[in-house]
Amino acid sequence: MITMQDVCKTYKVSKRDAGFSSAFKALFHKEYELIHALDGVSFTIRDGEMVGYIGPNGAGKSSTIKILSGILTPEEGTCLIDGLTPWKNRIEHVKNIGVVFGQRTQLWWDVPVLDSFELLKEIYRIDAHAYRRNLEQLTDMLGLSGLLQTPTRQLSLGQRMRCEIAASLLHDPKILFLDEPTIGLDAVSKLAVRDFILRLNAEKKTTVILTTHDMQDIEALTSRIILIGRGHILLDGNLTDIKEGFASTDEGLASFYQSHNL
Ligand SMILES: Nc1ncnc2c1ncn2[C@@H]1O[C@H](COP(=O)(O)OP(=O)(O)OP(=O)(O)O)[C@@H](O)[C@H]1O
Repeated sequence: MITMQDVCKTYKVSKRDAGFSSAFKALFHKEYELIHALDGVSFTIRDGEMVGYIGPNGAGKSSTIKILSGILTPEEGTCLIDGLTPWKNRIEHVKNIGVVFGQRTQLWWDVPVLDSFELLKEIYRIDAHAYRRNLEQLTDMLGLSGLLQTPTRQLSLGQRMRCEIAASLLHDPKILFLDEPTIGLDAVSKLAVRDFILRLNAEKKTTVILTTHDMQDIEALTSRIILIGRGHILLDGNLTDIKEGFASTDEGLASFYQSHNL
């Protein structure tokens, strides 16, 4: 079970105008601006649920995922995932979660994918039997057999994404956070990733929290959406709440964003 209660996250960023004189002034007098990325965020996600966490650019989705995965510490609020606070119980917590950031890689760039997997085996202290079983299953489900000996930098985006997903699941986590996992993928690769996520959730009952701007991802994968805008949860419900009365989910979503000045 995942519960977030009144979580606030503020970034402090230095502020200066463009130009040489502003850069010079900033050496002596720094001005800061506060960005309230999350402003009282609360939700609950049950074991085995699949949830789409959506919102416009800059809404606070990645900040939420980073807090849930223990990378960021909020200033206020509580978050419990299976009884653990992610940023306080990091070592125990990371055993329970897998994280995929579509725009970043957790694989070592210059070495074959399998070498990265072996390193992750050591980092997560996965026992040899479980590692072999998981590697076989993931290789089969994600079609990785021809890719394991290839250095990451030689993979196409779609091939790399399948390897990233496998890397995040080698230690058999109960929860998977996916931050834009289909970004930049072609239609075939998108379908492969979606099919895999559906199978994982159905067969292993893995809890999945998915952020994406691709409404087809959401339509294919989940009916529950949590919608965030300017750091506030604006809707926790069903995709049909957004789509109703519109020709497409994208149109419904655009209208929702406009009506909330997002
Ligand atoms: N490290 C940081 N330092 C300063 N500001 C940040 C930082 N990370 C995020 N922000 C700001 O916090 C707000 C929320 O950003 P966040 O990345 O969580 O949004 P998002 O919903 O994931 O956006 P996107 O869909 O564009 O990826 C934005 O205004 C962003 O500029």
